[in-house]
Amino acid sequence: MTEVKRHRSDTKMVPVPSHSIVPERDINEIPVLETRHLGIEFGGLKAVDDFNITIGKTEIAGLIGPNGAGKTTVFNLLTKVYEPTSGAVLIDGKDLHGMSIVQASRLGIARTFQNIRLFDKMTVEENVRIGLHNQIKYDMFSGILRLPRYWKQEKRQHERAMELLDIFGMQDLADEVSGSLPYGAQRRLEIVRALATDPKLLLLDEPAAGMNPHETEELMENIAKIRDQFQIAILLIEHDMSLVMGVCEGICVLNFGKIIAKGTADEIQANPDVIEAYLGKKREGGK
Ligand SMILES: Nc1ncnc2c1ncn2[C@@H]1O[C@H](COP(=O)(O)OP(=O)(O)OP(=O)(O)O)[C@@H](O)[C@H]1O
Repeated sequence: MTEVKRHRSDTKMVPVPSHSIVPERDINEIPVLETRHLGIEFGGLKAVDDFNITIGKTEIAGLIGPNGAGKTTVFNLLTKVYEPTSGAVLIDGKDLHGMSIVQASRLGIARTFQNIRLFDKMTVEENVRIGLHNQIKYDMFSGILRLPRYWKQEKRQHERAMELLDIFGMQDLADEVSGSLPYGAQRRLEIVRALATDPKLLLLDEPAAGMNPHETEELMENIAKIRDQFQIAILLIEHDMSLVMGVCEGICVLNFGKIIAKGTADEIQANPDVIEAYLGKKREGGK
């Protein structure tokens, strides 16, 4: 087996009362995410059932599972795209019950999508500035009349967009039309746009999809860098196990909508239920 290059520190993970684990450094902080018995049904199918996780304030966590396990549905529940049929989601200790997608986003949750969703006719910088727009501080009149306050804010927004693009070394691409970028660069831009909303929790849905091994390796470094620089939590869905095992501190495994394992990368890789879910190993006495 090829050795997985690690970008996670050897974090000590400690148990919390909700039967999850969080990094020891986050133990005295309010968890950025806590779900309690979260579930949703679609016409009788329990796509997600009794889903309980806790994610520490600066944790890099992974959500994995075979195709159709319910991973993207979890993201849709966390971001209020779907209303749960049971249970609760708490972001930074606040219950999302009754909130809209926009209100949830204001609490500090941002995401990228499995299928890239950029404004592909707009430039790279414009896409990032859409993420920044909540932070615009001038009033309508300053904007219409182009008062000094407007130009000051414009300059700040440009500088911030450039700083964010610099994370992935994308400053030179600021004026390119985003739809013309190679696939890997579009994925990186989506992450930058999500970061522009100043999240506490960044959800990445298959960030390495379509990337070559070199790009995936770089992405792994950048995920660790983003967490260190912004001191935020990151929860990622990914099928690329080298990425998951290389960067995630805590991992949660879903199968048929239910959590079958939670633990560190080493624990998950050695867990017989996980191996069975992935490899379809028959139980003893089974056919
Ligand atoms: N809006 C919906 N209406 C009906 N069924 C849905 C809906 N959204 C998801 N599902 C079902 O929920 C289950 C979980 O789907 P989901 O997309 O969350 O899986 P996934 O783990 O993200 O899969 P993949 O790894 O292939 O992306 C599937 O059976 C899917 O068909």
